[in-house]
Amino acid sequence: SIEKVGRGAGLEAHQNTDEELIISDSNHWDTTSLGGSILNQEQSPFLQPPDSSPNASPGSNGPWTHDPICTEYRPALNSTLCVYTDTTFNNGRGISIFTTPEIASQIADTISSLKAAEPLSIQAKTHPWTTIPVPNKGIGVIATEPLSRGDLVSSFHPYLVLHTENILSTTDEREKFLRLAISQLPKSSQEQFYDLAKMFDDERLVAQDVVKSNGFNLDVGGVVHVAVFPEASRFNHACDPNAQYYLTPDTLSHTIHATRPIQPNEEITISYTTPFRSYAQRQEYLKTAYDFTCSCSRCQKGEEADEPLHEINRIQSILGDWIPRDPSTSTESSAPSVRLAEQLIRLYQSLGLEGWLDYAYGNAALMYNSIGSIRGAKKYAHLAAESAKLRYGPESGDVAAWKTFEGDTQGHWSWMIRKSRPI
Ligand SMILES: C[S@@+](CC[C@H](N)C(=O)[O-])C[C@H]1O[C@@H](n2cnc3c(N)ncnc32)[C@H](O)[C@@H]1O
Repeated sequence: SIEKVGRGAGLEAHQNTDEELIISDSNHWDTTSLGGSILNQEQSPFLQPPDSSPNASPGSNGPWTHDPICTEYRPALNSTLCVYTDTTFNNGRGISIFTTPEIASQIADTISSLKAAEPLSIQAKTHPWTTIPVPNKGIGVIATEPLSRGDLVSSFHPYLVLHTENILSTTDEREKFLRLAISQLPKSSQEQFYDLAKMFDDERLVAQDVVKSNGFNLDVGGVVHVAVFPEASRFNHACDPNAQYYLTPDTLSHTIHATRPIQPNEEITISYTTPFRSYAQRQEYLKTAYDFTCSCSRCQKGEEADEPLHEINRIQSILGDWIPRDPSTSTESSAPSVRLAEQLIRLYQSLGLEGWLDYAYGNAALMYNSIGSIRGAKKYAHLAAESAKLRYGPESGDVAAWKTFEGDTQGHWSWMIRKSRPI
């Protein structure tokens, strides 16, 4: 599954000189849990639906249109896990959850408030794209109108949210409960689900296969779940994507925005992995987790395109080094400077990493502030906030932090901190 870990590489991160230079992690649902099991486990018996009688009761309150059906009590989780379905959610598209009764009751509250709220701004029929077969990538998403940086591309609720437990047997129980969760959805959602991309040619595990190939990690109740958003599932990967996504647990939603201009008929892509990893690491990850070889424009250049990554790391470590040192030992290229900060922004742009610019803009904001340039600090803090919106969502802590900074750059610890140093 595809995950965005919004760990907030914002203002506070810059204060920590040990901060890792990789600033975005896109980890995916345990890549070995399914692949390994398919290869190693014995053929499972025919998958019977779970027995609904003994454990059907916890968490029956809520919007659910079916009685919850549960596993036995699992000591490792100190709970059972149950399937909950509301077929009326999201204009009748429905939603099924497989999680603990405790987390289900939180999701039930979210669902109830979402039903009372405005629908998400882009729903199935109004989006600026269409899906078509793309050479060597299966189906992909193609823009149908010109898009600018910041334009909303898609915003959808999932129809499946699953606890990422690793205690149920892959070939038996997990698949049964998953299939049950899907079977309780309206027919059109079921068909849409099974039509999504798969990686393994194994009928016995088809539900898990679809989830693994298409799921996005979603933190609910402090526990990582995997959610399937059928529209978001059709966006293919690029290491220099022209769109960026984030997940919002509070509204159970997945949102994508354009990060640079996109022309009609151009494919809209997102990144399934951290684009700051090397060519070899990205390829290995994508092959293992998604069973494809990436041939995006960055990957076509191979290891040659790793050089700018080293330069990004070098500049970020210089800009992130806040310990004053003797100016006489610094050279122009080893001292923090606004020139370096602006070079960093250009490097991100040259690699097609506009979706991660909040970090480069943030570095520039702090650099300008550190030499007492309020104008530069505000300019880049504003850009950092706008970029953080695309990466973490408008309600994220990073956006708030950059806005606070923009409002009072002199109140920030970085104000004038490098004034006595070469710029
Ligand atoms: C989430 S799905 C994306 C939509 C998918 N292409 C489809 O037909 O539904 C992930 C799968 O799409 C394919 N895919 C995604 N990005 C790709 C790329 N850059 N090159 C080749 N295949 C890609 C891989 O088969 C991958 O396992």
